[in-house]
Amino acid sequence: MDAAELQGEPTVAGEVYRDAISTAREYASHLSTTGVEWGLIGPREVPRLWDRHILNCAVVADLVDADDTVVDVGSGAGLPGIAMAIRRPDTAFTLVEPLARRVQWLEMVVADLGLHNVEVVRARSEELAGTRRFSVATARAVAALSGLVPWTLPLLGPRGRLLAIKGQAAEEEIRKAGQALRSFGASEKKIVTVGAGLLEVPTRVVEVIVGQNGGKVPGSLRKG
Ligand SMILES: C[S@@+](CC[C@H](N)C(=O)[O-])C[C@H]1O[C@@H](n2cnc3c(N)ncnc32)[C@H](O)[C@@H]1O
Repeated sequence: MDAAELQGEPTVAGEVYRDAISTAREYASHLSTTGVEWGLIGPREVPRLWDRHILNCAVVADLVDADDTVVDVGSGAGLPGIAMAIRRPDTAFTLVEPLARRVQWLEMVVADLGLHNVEVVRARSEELAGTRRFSVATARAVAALSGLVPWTLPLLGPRGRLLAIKGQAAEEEIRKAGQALRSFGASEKKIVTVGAGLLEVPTRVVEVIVGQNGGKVPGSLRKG
């Protein structure tokens, strides 16, 4: 067993991150030290940081193109935003998080890792509607799909995509979000699996694509 494995880093981490593995290790180190001290990650998560958190988020970067602009809503400890941004240094990521302490931690980590492709914005995602537009929105463990759709689809430009990391409940969440998907301009929805052949448990993502005019804000909710 080498030094990396002793730190709980699976061999496959090198395959996922390739040239960026040393930055990914710095991120893992932050999560297991300052992340726990600042209360962003529970101490019980530390032994499974790579498998359960970093790698299962990192593989979602396979669904993103270099010229995409990505907003990660409810980024918390940078999941999936930072885990993806390390793999995609040419893609712009915006991490949106309302809690001041989390924002402060994210800013510190982004600076320490030298991630020039990442900005951190303190806001609730719904506050950004009408002010910013992105081509991709990501989210993990923020809300059920029926709640995420109103927060994220108005942030998406033409043919923009929501990538929501979901587990076994994905089908049920899609069913329950039917009305919201129609109201906020979704034109397609599907479940995509990423990381098969690399991860023991591949990541399930609900992908929602909006129409040519971008995500809609239903008339009754429009400001002014
Ligand atoms: C359970 S944490 C998940 C954090 C991270 N995505 C992860 O998977 O570890 C949910 C995060 O969503 C944030 N949040 C809650 N409501 C939000 C909103 N309206 N807009 C943006 N973020 C929100 C919370 O502050 C919190 O950091």
